Amino acid sequence: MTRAVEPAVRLVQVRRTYRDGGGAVDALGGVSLDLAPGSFTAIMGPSGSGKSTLLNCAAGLDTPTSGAAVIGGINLTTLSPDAVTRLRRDRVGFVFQAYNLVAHLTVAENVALPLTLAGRAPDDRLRRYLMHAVGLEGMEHRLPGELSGGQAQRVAIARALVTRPAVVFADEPTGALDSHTGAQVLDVLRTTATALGQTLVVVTHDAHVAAAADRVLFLADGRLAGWLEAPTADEISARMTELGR
Ligand SMILES: Nc1ncnc2c1ncn2[C@@H]1O[C@H](COP(=O)(O)OP(=O)(O)OP(=O)(O)O)[C@@H](O)[C@H]1O
Repeated sequence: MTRAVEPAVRLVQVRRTYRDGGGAVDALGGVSLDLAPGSFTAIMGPSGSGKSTLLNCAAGLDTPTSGAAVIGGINLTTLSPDAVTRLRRDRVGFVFQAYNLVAHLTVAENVALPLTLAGRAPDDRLRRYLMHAVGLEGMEHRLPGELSGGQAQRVAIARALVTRPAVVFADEPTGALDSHTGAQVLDVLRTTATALGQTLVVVTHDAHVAAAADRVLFLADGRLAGWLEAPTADEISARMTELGR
């Protein structure tokens, strides 16, 4: 008998409602999905369709109004806020559009920061591997202000992976970069996450970025509006046009 593999990320009927003056806005209107361990999923959809809200609920940065977000078999919605923070620290990595590096810390210190904050010993072998993998060897002592946008995002990627998280969430990781640099940065993220066996979830507006994924999920008006398996950029663009991006 084969045992079903536990999904790395599971959403069950996730709804997220925001108060809006007297009324309410359904940013997510009941989304269910399973993401397999080691998979790379891109999330696309028109502006305001709920992509960031979905990512934040899945990652424990936001709490669903109803439904469940499950990471590695653990239902975040049953945990205390402290326990969610610990689970996030131990199992989840983040990359944002704004790199969020600490300006007065060196590249090496920024990469090690999640371990320092968690009181965990630095893993020098992994740190050296990551600096090599993201192409920042020799820049360990620079400050963020001395880096290009692409280099800064590669520091943020190394920082997201240094705790060996099971799942890496990235919200528009290439949004602030020109398309050539963005493609390079995405390639670094994908290759490194694959080498470390991590599950990768990327929100993007860029069909070329999404075309690197195993599966592209489309959102419209806070609901899942379909998906494509290993699509080309042209197929993705055509679907986005149908959704009236
Ligand atoms: N803190 C908030 N308070 C009220 N409404 C919010 C809040 N955050 C998001 N929303 C609303 O929820 C909906 C979904 O927002 P979300 O940021 O998830 O969309 P998105 O698809 O990521 O958009 P974009 O592509 O423009 O970044 C939008 O209508 C947005 O205005």
